[in-house]
Amino acid sequence: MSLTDTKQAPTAGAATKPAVFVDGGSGTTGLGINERLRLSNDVVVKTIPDDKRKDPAAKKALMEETDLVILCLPDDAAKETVALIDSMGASGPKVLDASTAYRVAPDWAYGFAELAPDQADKIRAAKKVSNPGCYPTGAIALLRPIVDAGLLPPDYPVTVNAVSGYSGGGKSMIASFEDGSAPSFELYGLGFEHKHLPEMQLYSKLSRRPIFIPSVGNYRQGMLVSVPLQLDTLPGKPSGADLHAALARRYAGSKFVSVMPLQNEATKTGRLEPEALNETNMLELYVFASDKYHQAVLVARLDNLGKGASGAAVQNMQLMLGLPEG
Ligand SMILES: NC(=O)C1=CN([C@@H]2O[C@H](COP(=O)(O)OP(=O)(O)OC[C@H]3O[C@@H](n4cnc5c(N)ncnc54)[C@H](OP(=O)(O)O)[C@@H]3O)[C@@H](O)[C@H]2O)C=CC1
Ligand SMILES: CC(=O)N[C@@H](CCC(=O)OP(=O)(O)O)C(=O)O
Repeated sequence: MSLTDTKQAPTAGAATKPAVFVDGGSGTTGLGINERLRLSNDVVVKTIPDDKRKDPAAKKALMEETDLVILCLPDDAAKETVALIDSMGASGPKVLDASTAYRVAPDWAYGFAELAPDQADKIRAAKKVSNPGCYPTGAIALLRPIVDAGLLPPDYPVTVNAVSGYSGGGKSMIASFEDGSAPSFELYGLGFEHKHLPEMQLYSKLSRRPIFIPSVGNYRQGMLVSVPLQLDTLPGKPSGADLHAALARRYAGSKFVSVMPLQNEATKTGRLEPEALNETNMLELYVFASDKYHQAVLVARLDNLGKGASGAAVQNMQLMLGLPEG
């Protein structure tokens, strides 16, 4: 069987489409990417026979004819594929890594296109891009604009609380929730060492390590990330409206990030659920604020498998290959 089987029916002009290989394509993130690629039909997807999917020689042969490789692997396996790509020199494909392995590596571009005005161009120009973690996508989206605006000092003692659906833990966590052996809700990360902390701190431009308390609930996908702030401890004592204005300025015109109006159904009821953006690449940012108590909670809502993983990966792929975004 050929190593270069394509998944899509050949169409006129298919020869000019860029070739993409999803390494780890049968895992949770990989399946989400493959499904999105199937629907968009902008690229030719190269596939590897199942019995060869962990065979480095077979991967290397496939990558010789690939423009971009998307890694949806555990960190150690991702590093092995990156070593293969490095061994190919300048003729090797571009690489987009969904694992945690290179998120703070200085020679990789960070794949959160909305991070700063020039970030999408950095992703377009890069040969190596790391796809952000789901929780950092929410936390950085909330924190970076208010640090850049001078409203939040970099050494402020930030706390980030979050809840994820169980698909965030990949195949093994999905199995434990679906066979009933997992608890219905759990805090974790209580050892202060969650793997997302370095990228959260670096790209939010915080000089003090935040406290990050994630949790996982008995539902498949969808995520809320929240940052509580005592506004009268911040320089200049900003209001909720000031924080909202800084977020709105940063994301004005953004296709995938929406800053929700200060008054909306959620701020009226004081409630927000995590699943509303499932199967999309959208990220919603909310400012809940009390002028009476000088308190605010910033909240990001996203699909951990959408803008938190597979959706963001397809967005980055489109930037890296010069394809239309959408
Ligand atoms: N799930 C999520 O919400 C998110 C996940 N990520 C990251 O994406 C990566 C993938 O995670 P996820 O999809 O959840 O994990 P899964 O466990 O669902 O899938 C991982 C896949 O990788 C395969 N695999 C393992 N080793 C190799 C190898 N050497 N060569 C080829 N395939 C291999 C596994 O196959 P097998 O089971 O047969 O070993 C499995 O199909 C991880 O680094 C994860 O941290 C990032 C953002 C969000
Ligand atoms: C619910 C759950 O377990 N979530 C995962 C994070 C998912 C993710 O984003 O993983 P990456 O770091 O590879 O991007 C966790 O906390 O480890």
